[in-house]
Amino acid sequence: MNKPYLFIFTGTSGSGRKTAAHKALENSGILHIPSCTDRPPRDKERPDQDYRYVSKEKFNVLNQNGFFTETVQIDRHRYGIGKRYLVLALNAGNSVYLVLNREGSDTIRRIYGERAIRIFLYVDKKTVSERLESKGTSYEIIDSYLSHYSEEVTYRKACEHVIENRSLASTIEQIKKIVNSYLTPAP
Ligand SMILES: Nc1nc2c(ncn2[C@@H]2O[C@H](COP(=O)(O)OP(=O)(O)O)[C@@H](O)[C@H]2O)c(=O)[nH]1
Ligand SMILES: Nc1ncnc2c1ncn2[C@@H]1O[C@H](COP(=O)(O)OP(=O)(O)O)[C@@H](O)[C@H]1O
Repeated sequence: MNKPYLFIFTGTSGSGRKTAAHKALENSGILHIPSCTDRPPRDKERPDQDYRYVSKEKFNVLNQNGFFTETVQIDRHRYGIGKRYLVLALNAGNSVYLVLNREGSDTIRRIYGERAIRIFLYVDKKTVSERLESKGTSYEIIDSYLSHYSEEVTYRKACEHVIENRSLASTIEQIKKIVNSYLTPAP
């Protein structure tokens, strides 16, 4: 039997990690482990789909109680992966996927070694702005994404796989191929 894997979607913010990962892996049996965050939900975000939203007070209490495998602060907000969700899924033999920035990806790779597969998605800055503007995303959020672009984009060199997300259909196909290459036993 294959050991469970942790597929980590990382890369530049706004590159399409959540969209592509969910579409590629829906009905795959690979479980999404959503992060907890103390930031409020944005327009069109569905609770418990991309994030579990908690108050700042609750996040602090959970953190003090050792609830998280790892946490990160980005701008004014905190994010973390609940240890319990991850361990339960892995112990049941399920592979999982996570969407993390570079610090979180490094931490998970350090803990899980070669079971943690980092898939790095990117598009150029202009494309990020154009896509988000066309969806009506606020300038504040677009600016925040672009301000982290340079520090995130260099992380691609550390990752096991790199995809430029031009066409969503092609990105989804590439993700499926990568994931299957780990899950399908060699003949
Ligand atoms: N280390 C770490 N990073 C996270 C976690 N959850 C989300 N992130 C990353 O933190 C950043 C959050 O940015 P934000 O603008 O709030 O959300 P986005 O719309 O999902 O990109 C993104 O790069 C996420 O991939 C987590 O639990 N741990
Ligand atoms: N290949 C693509 N072509 C056009 N738009 C895309 C593509 N991939 C993702 N998007 C759009 O880009 C925006 C950002 O995607 P999202 O998945 O939220 O990025 P991330 O999780 O990396 O921050 C979304 O509005 C999404 O629909």
